[in-house]
Amino acid sequence: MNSFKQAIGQGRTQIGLWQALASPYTCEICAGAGFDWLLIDAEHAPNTIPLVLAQLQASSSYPVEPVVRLPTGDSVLVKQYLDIGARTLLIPMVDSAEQAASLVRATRYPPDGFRGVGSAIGRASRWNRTPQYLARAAEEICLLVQVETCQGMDAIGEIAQVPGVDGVFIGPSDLAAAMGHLGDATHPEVQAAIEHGIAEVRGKGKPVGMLIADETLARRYLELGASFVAVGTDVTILARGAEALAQRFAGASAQLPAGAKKDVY
Ligand SMILES: O=C(O)C(=O)C[C@H](O)[C@@H](O)CO
Repeated sequence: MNSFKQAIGQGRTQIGLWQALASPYTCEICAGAGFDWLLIDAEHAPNTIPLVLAQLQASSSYPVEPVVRLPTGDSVLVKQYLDIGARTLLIPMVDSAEQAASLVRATRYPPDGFRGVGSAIGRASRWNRTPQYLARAAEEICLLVQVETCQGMDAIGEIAQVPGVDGVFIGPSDLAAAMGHLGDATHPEVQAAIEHGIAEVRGKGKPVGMLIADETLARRYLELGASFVAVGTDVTILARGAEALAQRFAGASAQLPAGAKKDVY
């Protein structure tokens, strides 16, 4: 059973951590940290399908759901990532209900979709050791679509209503850029759009998710009804933690460049 899919479907909060170090070693460290889900990022992190496979394997014995973000909403990539055993997918840059519906079909075997059948050689079925894998695959798969453009936000209600879309993730960084506030996801116009998007998706009865490192904003979104919220990234924890330690022991040379902004994403 996909307990993450069940939890967000029941409105239960799931707290996550972004994985962008592209390392099975650090993924396993984070898998035991106590998060409900880990986002393995194949869009912005230097991840390949074999590396994502290694991270799925490294985290598989821990009580955490690996959510794999694909580089793009390509049906061939959907097939490949599902076949290596990713069962919760996040697809970026979804702008319309039609696009979302096509992605649903890409995750389904015929007659409900067009996912190619390779279960005999795929980890997803544990090489056909999983009883009834083909018949039950769809109920285990959790499809999350990412809305992060002005066009997508205009259609977010229709996107949320698409049968088979299990959740909508709002991307603050790309939405800010699309709205003309590149690098400033905390801009009031961006915040208003995010809060409107949360209300729209919740109004359709679907779960909504986010990545935000600012604790105040993260708690605000949870209060507004967001249920799957990532509250940090492995890269930022490492980068800022290493810088802070260096500054505690080094001289002025360890000073951050002027204007270094607080990470918000
Ligand atoms: O638009 C966003 O925000 C996201 O999709 C999250 C970012 O891509 C993530 O890489 C942090 O910057």
